[in-house]
Amino acid sequence: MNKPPVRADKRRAPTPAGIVLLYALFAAIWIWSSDRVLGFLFSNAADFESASTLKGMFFIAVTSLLLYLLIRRWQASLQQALAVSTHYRERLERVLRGSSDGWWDWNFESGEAFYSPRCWEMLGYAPDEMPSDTRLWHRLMHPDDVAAAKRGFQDAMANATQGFSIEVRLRHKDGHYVPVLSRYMVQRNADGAAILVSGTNTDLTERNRAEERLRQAAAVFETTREGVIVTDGERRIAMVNPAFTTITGYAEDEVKGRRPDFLRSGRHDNDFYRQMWSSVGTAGHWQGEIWNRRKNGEIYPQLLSISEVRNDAGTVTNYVGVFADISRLRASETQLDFLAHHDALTHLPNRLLLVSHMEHGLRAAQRDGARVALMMLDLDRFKDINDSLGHSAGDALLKQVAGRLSGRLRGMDTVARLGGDEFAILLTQIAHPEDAALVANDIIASLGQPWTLPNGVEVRTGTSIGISIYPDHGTTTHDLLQHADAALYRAKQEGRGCFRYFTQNLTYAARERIDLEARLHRAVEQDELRVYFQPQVDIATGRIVGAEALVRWLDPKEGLIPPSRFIPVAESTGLIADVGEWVLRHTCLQGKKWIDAGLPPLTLAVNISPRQFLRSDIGDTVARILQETGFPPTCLELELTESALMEREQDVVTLLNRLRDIGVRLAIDDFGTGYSSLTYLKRFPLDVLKIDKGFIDGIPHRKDDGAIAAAIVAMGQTLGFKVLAEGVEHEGQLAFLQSTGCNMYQGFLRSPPVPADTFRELLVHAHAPV
Ligand SMILES: Nc1nc2c(ncn2[C@@H]2O[C@@H]3COP(=O)(O)O[C@H]4[C@@H](O)[C@H](n5cnc6c(=O)[nH]c(N)nc65)O[C@@H]4COP(=O)(O)O[C@H]3[C@H]2O)c(=O)[nH]1
Repeated sequence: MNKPPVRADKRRAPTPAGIVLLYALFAAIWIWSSDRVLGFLFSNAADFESASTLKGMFFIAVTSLLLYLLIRRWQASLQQALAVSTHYRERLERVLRGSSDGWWDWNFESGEAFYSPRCWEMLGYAPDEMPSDTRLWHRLMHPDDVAAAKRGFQDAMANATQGFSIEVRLRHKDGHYVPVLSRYMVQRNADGAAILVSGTNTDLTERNRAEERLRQAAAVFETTREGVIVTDGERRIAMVNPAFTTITGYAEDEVKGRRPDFLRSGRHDNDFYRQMWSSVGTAGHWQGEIWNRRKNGEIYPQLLSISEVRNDAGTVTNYVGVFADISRLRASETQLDFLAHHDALTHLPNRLLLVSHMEHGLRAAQRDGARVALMMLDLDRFKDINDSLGHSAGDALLKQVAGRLSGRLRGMDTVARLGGDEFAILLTQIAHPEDAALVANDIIASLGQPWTLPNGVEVRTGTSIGISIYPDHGTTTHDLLQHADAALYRAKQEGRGCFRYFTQNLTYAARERIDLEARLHRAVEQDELRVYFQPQVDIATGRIVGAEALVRWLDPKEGLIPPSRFIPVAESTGLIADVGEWVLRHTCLQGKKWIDAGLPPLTLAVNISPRQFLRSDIGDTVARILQETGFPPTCLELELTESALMEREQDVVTLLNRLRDIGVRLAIDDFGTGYSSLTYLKRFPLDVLKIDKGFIDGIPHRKDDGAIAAAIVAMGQTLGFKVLAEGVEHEGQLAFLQSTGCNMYQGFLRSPPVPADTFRELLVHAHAPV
């Protein structure tokens, strides 16, 4: 910074009047006193004259020297004052230039006006382009600002104010208006009259722009739907916007000064946050989805971006977090996803989702060796209902149909609406192709029931169903859909209200099965079942020592139906429990009758199906029936299959022990066809081994069968079991069995299964050994 020039001589400079007075005084004294001295010294006139001339010359020399000194001193002080003034003027100019303000003054006495170059520069003019004219401003000023500017100026002039400032718009050279802050002061003379006005002009363009930007930023901050958190460099919340409060439920006062950690949901681990802040630290920002918690405890997803703010020195001064609550977005995405995969009316899966479920189901079935059924159905007379009652009635009906269909199925199955009145049902993991027919029949019955529409009108419709089975009718979704559709077409052609498989054979088989099931229910209720008895003969004595009870079904229309036809149906439908109990009760009743009639004591063997054995409480059932009928437990033998015993080994041991405790005998049926392991023979408390008919058939021609039968006999006896051979038809077989030491046999050689009365006769005739 330049220092102002220091004044060397601080004494006051003499005034011109002082100098003149000093000079006059000196000259008067000199003339008066020198003339007297010369008169005293020289009496001679010539000498006096010469001395006077010299004295005059001396006076001129002294006064000239004096004048010189005075002028030099005056000149020095003038230069000093000029230097000081120049210094201050330059300093002022520098300040004004630095402040980018222009300055000006108007001198009322001289009528001159001065404008600094900056005054013109801010309006786009070169300094010499404009005249120095005090009236120029009115021409450049925006017309709307002129009145206020005049008023302000007049006030200032009238001494209402010393200084004055006003914002006006001045026209730029290119035509636009520049906002300018004009500040000025009025200088007055001793009489108070204004002699000079000087002031500065500040270009407000940048300031206005910055203010505008701030205003806009503040408006965005206040009104944006995104939540904004501003923290200091220590991540303590400095301010939040209203949207933050709306989204989180926290008011600004509640969060100020806190770290935003309290908003965490607990869904992310510490690693997540570490990575997030490390990204902010390295890249300056982070953006991603994050789960946070509202004040009410609700966890919600937000899209968050965090940026750091650094000062000029590079220090982080703030972090700004901007987030959007995307829970609605997520919900709409879910909704969109739902709509893309579901039918809007019934909310059932659409074709797309059905196909996806099918693909999944087929893969699982392939892995597990199971079957999958695809059923397609449409409503009979739906078009009539729609046309006559209107679309809203049709829609209401479709919704109800969807409800009934869904209600009938297991959670793992899929009901889909393919469009119009067309629905599809996917049954996964079915055991038999015919199982689909049972469901189809139920659906036909269910959809055949009357429907009550919202307007109270009752309508009836029915359905036809086409069925295709994986892998029987196709292994791809495309084939199965096409084949189910073809089957549906045939079902409709063949009379509606029915189902059809893609192949005719399956349709027949399924229909028969369903028919059989319905009739079997009735058969149990209406006593159409019969128990036949097949004698079991002691090989050593030839005496009948027991009988196997075998169920028969005496159908009023079809006559006698063998168990091989209806036992599998009873097993797959669960009806076997009723059938089994019925056979057990009638066998015990019959046995008790024979005992009461004085016939020799017999062991009556009853078949227990694996399902009956494992599902119902067989121990209680047996005990109850023995109690009810009075048949001695020791005379009852239960025939179990190998497969039933192998299913749940530990439960089976408990169950067999319970039966043993009751006192009944236990036989293993069809021995040799299954696992036939020594281990389980030792573990299970059994009494009798029944050699499967398959081994007896080959005797005596097939050596292997004979050897197996002989081995079973030997093994059974070693373990302390009685051994009985099934299906003995020839003497040769009997002789062979006799040679092995087999204990008993049953078979057509002695008698087929016969009704109770016939068996009684057999017993009576066989009183004596044959
Ligand atoms: N070819 C030939 N066959 C002979 C001979 N001796 C006996 N059979 C037949 O062999 C089957 C023996 O019954 P199973 O092995 O227990 O096999 C039975 C049994 O598994 C099942 N069953 C029969 N009645 C019942 C019952 O009340 N409950 C259960 N759960 N299953 C039963 O049905 C199967 C078939 O029974 P059925 O048709 O009565 O057939 C009976 C019987 O008629 C013979 O010398 N030659």
